[in-house]
Amino acid sequence: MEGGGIACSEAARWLRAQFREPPRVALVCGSGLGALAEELTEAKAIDYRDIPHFPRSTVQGHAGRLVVGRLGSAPCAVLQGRFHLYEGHAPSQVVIPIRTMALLGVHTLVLTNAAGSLRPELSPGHLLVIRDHIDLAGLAGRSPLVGPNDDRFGPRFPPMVDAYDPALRRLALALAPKELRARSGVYVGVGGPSYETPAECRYLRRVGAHAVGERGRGLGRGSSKLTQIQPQTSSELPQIQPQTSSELPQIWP
Ligand SMILES: O=P(O)(O)O[C@@H]1C[C@H](O)[C@@H](CO)O1
Ligand SMILES: Nc1nc2[nH]cnc2c(=O)[nH]1
Repeated sequence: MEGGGIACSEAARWLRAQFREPPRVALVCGSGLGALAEELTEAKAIDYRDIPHFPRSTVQGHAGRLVVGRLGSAPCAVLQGRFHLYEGHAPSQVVIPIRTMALLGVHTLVLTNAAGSLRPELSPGHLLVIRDHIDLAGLAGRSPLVGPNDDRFGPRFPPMVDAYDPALRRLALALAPKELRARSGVYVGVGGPSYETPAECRYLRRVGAHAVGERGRGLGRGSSKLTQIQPQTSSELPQIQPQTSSELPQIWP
């Protein structure tokens, strides 16, 4: 499977013929969050396997389906399932759905996922509105941006200040139901699929992360990412020793 611009152009051309109205907003559903598609009206669903060049979803809780309809008055696409490097996809394949959405005319992207907490204040069921990230795989050169640059998707050297749109972040924090205790923080993307050892959790906390998960990716401005803390994984995290947590910096601005 080809992962570059030609694949995305062909996928976008095929999809344009399927829908009366192209989406302007896209929501990517992480593990267990696919039910968001039920909010759409006038919905039409297409399996990823029917879309040219789309990778296949292999993870439980990721239906592998694109649903396009209206959310309120906005033409919206819900992607039920995202792709992870640990499934064996190349970085260039993982971004095919996002780049395809951009070519269809999507200007606002909301990414959601499930992650593990690295902080005692962040408990299962809480919501982290991501304000910045540490992309460990990308820092090591496993980035979808490696290789010839396709200027349709951004410049060769994309600035990463405000990678997540500040206005969308403020909106998410203001609108989140109180019981989710929504806060903004830093997400660290790792390769997976093994969860982190206690030493790795201590390391990731010390470099400034609040939550950890297998990375996903947006496209510059106009994107926002919401992480829901998953119960079983964070309960597997090591107990944070009192002396360690007192060394932690104050995290919530
Ligand atoms: O797609 P997301 O990031 O929501 O899924 C998370 C990460 C792994 O794929 C899975 C493991 O718990 O949950
Ligand atoms: N790497 C990682 N991914 C997750 N996805 C959900 N919880 C976790 C976690 O604790 N670690």
